[in-house]
Amino acid sequence: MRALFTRHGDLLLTLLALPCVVTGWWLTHALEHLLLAMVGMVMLSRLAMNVAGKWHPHLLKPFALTVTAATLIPLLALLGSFVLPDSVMNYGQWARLFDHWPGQVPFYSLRPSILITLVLLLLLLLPLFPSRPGGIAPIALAMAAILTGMHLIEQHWFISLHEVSLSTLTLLAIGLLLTAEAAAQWSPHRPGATGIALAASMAVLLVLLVLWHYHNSQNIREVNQVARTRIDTLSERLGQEINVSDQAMQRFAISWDSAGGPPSSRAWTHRARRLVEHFGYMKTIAYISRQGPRIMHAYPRRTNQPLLGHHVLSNDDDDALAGALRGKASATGMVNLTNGGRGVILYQPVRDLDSTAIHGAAAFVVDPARLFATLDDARDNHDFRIRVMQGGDTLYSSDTRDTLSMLEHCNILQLGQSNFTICAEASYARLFDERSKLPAIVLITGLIFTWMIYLLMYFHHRLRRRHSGIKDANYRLRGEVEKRIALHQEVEWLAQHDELTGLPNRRYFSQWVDALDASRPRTVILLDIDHFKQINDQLGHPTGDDYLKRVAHRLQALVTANGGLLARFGGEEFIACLPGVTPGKAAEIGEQLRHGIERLALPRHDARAPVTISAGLITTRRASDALSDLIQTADQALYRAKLAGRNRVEVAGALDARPPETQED
Ligand SMILES: Nc1nc2c(ncn2[C@@H]2O[C@H](COP(=O)(O)OP(=O)(O)OP(=O)(O)O)[C@@H](O)[C@H]2O)c(=O)[nH]1
Repeated sequence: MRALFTRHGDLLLTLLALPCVVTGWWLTHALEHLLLAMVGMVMLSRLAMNVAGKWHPHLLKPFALTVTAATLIPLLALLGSFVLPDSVMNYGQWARLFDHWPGQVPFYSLRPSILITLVLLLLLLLPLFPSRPGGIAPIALAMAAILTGMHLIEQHWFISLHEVSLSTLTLLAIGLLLTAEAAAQWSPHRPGATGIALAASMAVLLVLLVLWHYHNSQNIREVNQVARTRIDTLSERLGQEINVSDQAMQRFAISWDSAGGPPSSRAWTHRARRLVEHFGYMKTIAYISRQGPRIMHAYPRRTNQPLLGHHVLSNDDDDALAGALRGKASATGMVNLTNGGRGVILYQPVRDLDSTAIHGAAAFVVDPARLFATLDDARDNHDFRIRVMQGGDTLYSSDTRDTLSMLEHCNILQLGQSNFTICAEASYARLFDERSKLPAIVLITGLIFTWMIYLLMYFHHRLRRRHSGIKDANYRLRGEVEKRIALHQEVEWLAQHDELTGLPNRRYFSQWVDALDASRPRTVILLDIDHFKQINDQLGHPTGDDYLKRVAHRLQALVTANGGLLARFGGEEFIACLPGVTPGKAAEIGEQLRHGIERLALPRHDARAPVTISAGLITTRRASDALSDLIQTADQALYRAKLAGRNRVEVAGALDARPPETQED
């Protein structure tokens, strides 16, 4: 089971996303269907690439690439809708592209957020990277995970204008695809540590997302401001309109002052018609006589005929009417009208010209819904919905076919004794048009920049690792070569020296002598430690070895000082060659050597005298004299020295009884 998961974990996790997408389609709102379809396509494409890569590349690769391309096109279109300037493709054109999407849901409500669109793009494209388990993919995966996280933060904590929120099932499907990608990338043999490059580029990405968020919310605020400005303008215009109509009503009431009595029905109809025709929202203008008080005239007469002559009994408007009959302009709140409907009644006193006596009141029935409707030009462009409310009732609502954003701004407006709430809600279409493309462009450019930072650092890191690998190998190689050279030198040295005393051996000695200038005289001296066998036997071999070394050291110092070479000849025997030395000088050096050892004062086995040496010496000037002959002659001289009692130097003049110079002749 574990092996199966290790080998096919990514495939299994991708497959698990399938039930989430299918169930999500049935359970989530139609607004989320485009997003779910995209998630499903990405999942299918990854599945196909996975299966093709593992089992049938030849058969399935073309199919997988076709699915990928088919998914890539709508995803790129969605991304384009965030970044392409309106001059290239405006909102209407984008909306038409997605017009045929089932469910009649407008494009801006269907569209996934830019963050999720980017996540889906990354998840779609990741399987295409050839160096997938290598260095390039981890940054894309990390980016996708962080962008998803950022979307969730935006969704839960910040205002989004018209982006689809992720439902749990959609989020689960995206989470599974991310995990599948992580499983695909995970490998125990992954090359190099990418940690530093990843951490650095993620830090850049986080800064970028904070910047993007700042820009985005700034833009949303600006768009928000559009709705606020709209409602402010509308409220101002309404205020002005109410003022104008108020002044018109005052003038109308005053116009009866010179009439010298209550207005006639004809005159009332004549003047009231002009006012009603001018202010379309005035439903009725009635004259209420003080006696009764009762309704004497009303325009339009046709709809108000049943009211004529009626006592005004309504409790609601008692106060307002009483105020007017006392000479004070007043108004009701929103009241139920006797002949049906609702409205606000504004009263103006009607007086005599001469006396200030009030003989009645002019009642203006205003239909607020009509008042607001005359001002609201939003009906034509569907950009905003204007609503007028009082208490819990909506008195007026402009029609808009578009889905509205949650951005709503309201003002309070007074008409008569009533407060009305007037609100403007911007449509998504309007907000979509208002939104700047800049934050999205900054985000995408930043992502590319982050990616490049990662690549630079990653390849720099890899090159450095390779370089240090080569350096290590070089270093090891150099160490090996040095070791071998040392070994070789040791072997060479051993081939030419004696290990115990460190002196040159016979071979080296022969080569050295052969290389000498043949025209110069040379002396060969054979030296032998006296009674060495007894020393060895009685003082022990280690002491014997020690004596050998000390004798060798002293002899070498003396011979070298005279320009010669000393070698170990074998056992306790040494041989020296002194070039360019006269026979007299040679005999003298021979004596120096003998004395030198004596002066070492090495205790002998019998402790009666110090260790001594005997030497046989031969000097020749003849180039033809072979070294072996010279050695033999010196050996004979040595033999004579031993016979003569040891601790002495015997010069081999007896070889041919002639001095070397004479022999040469
Ligand atoms: N400790 C030690 N002894 C050595 C080494 N090489 C040779 N010998 C000994 O040197 C001794 C040489 O003895 P002999 O050739 O009989 O000569 P000798 O005892 O010096 O007597 P004379 O030469 O006649 O004075 C032998 O006992 C060897 O074992 C060595 O490298 N180390």
